[in-house]
Amino acid sequence: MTSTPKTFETLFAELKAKAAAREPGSSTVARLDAGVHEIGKKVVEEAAEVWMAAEHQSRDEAATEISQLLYHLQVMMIALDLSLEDVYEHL
Ligand SMILES: N=c1c2ncn([C@@H]3O[C@H](COP(=O)(O)OP(=O)(O)OP(=O)(O)O)[C@@H](O)[C@H]3O)c2ncn1[C@@H]1O[C@H](COP(=O)(O)O)[C@@H](O)[C@H]1O
Repeated sequence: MTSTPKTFETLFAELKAKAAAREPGSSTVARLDAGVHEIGKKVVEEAAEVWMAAEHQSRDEAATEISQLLYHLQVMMIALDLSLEDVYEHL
C-alpha cells in the first residue's frame, strides 16, 4: 500500500490534530509546551541551516533543511493559533 505524499496542508492538519489531542510521545506537543521562545530559536536555527545547505551542500540536503524549516514554521503557527488562511492572505 502506498501512502499519500505529505503536503504543507496535510502536515499542518496532522500537527493541529496531534496538538488538540495532546498525543503522547509527539515531539510537536513537546515543542508547543516549550513555548514560543524555544520554537522561535528552532525557526532561526533551521533558517540558518537552509542558508548553509544552499551555499555548501547538495540540492537534496537543502531540500531536507527547507522541509525542517517549514515544519518549525507550522509549529509556530499553531503556537500562535494562526490558521493557514491567516498566513495565505498575506501571500
Ligand atoms: N516533519 C517533521 C519534522 N521536521 C523536522 N522535525 C524536527 O526538527 C528536528 C530538526 O533536526 P535538527 O537537525 O535540528 O535536530 P536536533 O538538533 O536534534 O533538534 P532538536 O530535536 O534537538 O530540536 C528533527 O530532529 C525533528 O525533531 C520534525 N518533526 C516532526 N515532523 C513531522 O511532524 C509530524 C508529527 O510528528 P510528532 O509530533 O513527533 O508525532 C510527523 O509527520 C513528522 O514526520
